Amino acid sequence: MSFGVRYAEAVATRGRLCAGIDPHAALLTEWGLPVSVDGLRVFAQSCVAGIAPVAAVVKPQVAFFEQFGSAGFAVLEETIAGCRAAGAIVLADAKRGDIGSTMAAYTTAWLDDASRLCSDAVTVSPYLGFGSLDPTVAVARASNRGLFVLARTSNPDGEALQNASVVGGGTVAQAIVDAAASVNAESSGTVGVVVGATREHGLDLSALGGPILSPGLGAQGATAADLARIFDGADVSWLLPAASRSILRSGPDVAGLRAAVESTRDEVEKALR
Ligand SMILES: O=c1ccn([C@@H]2O[C@H](COP(=O)(O)O)[C@@H](O)[C@H]2O)c(=O)[nH]1
Repeated sequence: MSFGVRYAEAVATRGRLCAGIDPHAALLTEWGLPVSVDGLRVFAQSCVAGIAPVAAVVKPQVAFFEQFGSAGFAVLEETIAGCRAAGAIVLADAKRGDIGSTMAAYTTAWLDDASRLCSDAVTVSPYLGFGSLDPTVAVARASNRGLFVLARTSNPDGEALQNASVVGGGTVAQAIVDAAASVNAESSGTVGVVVGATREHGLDLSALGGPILSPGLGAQGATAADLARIFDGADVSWLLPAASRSILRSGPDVAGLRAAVESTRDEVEKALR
């Protein structure tokens, strides 16, 4: 079953929401946990118990595990396995990007069954050229996994680069969306794009044929109503709004985390109806 089909089944069953696992030091402290690998492990276990059984997609932010070195990566491996066992699609937010030969190694780390970090999809950066992502596209296609390419990010700093013009016309962000659409024309849903919910994106997403990860909901200020406005006219069946801190602030209680996922998802679904 292709990634697009797996994705469609997951959101049809659980609703459109990507819940992030972002163990910020401030959140560990709010949860009464030490800012250490032990604290990280307890935090992640609560997320696996409270979030992974209800969210269609769970997105561990790799940076918050990586900052603890190999011990942090071990916790990430356990977290990925736990989320997948709970039936969630796991999107590793690693934002990898390099020349093609190095991308092949990153792809092995994040999308190959032999790796303990293997996830259902990974975020990647296209700023070494969309073609540098070819090894990731090839493995994703062959293994029914996915990649999400940064196009128009939620942070204000992205504007100057992503809205710059490319040779031949159009913006950098639109060129990335168009390149993703070309891949999806042959394998529907393999390549998603990242388009923030925090501002107008100015993109034509009509030919994309893949998921649109839209971070910025909650802590970065975007609301469900903003999503409906910003993506008015787009095929919102592919829209995957994402929130991390606004959900995680309902922890450490597992039932509280679950309720936060459900209420955020219901709000999003209502606004996009
Ligand atoms: O454009 C982007 C791309 C990725 N992110 C990531 O999403 C979460 C957002 O967390 P919140 O707590 O909901 O703000 C975080 O992991 C970012 O690295 C993004 O925000 N914007």
